[in-house]
Amino acid sequence: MNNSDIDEVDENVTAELSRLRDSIDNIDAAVVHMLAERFKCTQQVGHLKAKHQLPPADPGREASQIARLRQLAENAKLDPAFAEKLLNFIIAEVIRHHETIAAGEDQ
Ligand SMILES: C=C(O[C@@H]1C=C(C(=O)O)C=C[C@H]1O)C(=O)O
Repeated sequence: MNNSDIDEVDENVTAELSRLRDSIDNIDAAVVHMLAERFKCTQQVGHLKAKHQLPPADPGREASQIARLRQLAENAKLDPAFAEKLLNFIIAEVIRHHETIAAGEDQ
């Protein structure tokens, strides 16, 4: 392998890295937009719950969501434990929002 071969490999690697990073950036943008839509829905749920004196958290609903998401993750060859951790992280933030709404700090 001479010097010009090395330059060529480097160019190919750079191009491949850049192509993959473009896709990663698109996926990250989609995740942000999807999360924003999810939080718009959960905010409405929070207001509905506050209006009807329902508790911010619903552990039964959470358990079925986790079971469903773990199965989806397994089918998609994503680590189910990671999927569960991610959902729990998001739900914890939603519950925090619902508590804020219920306390009337959201108006
Ligand atoms: C959105 C809700 O409130 C909470 C948040 C959930 C979620 O983010 O998916 C699920 C259950 C609740 O603990 C709900 O009850 O549906």
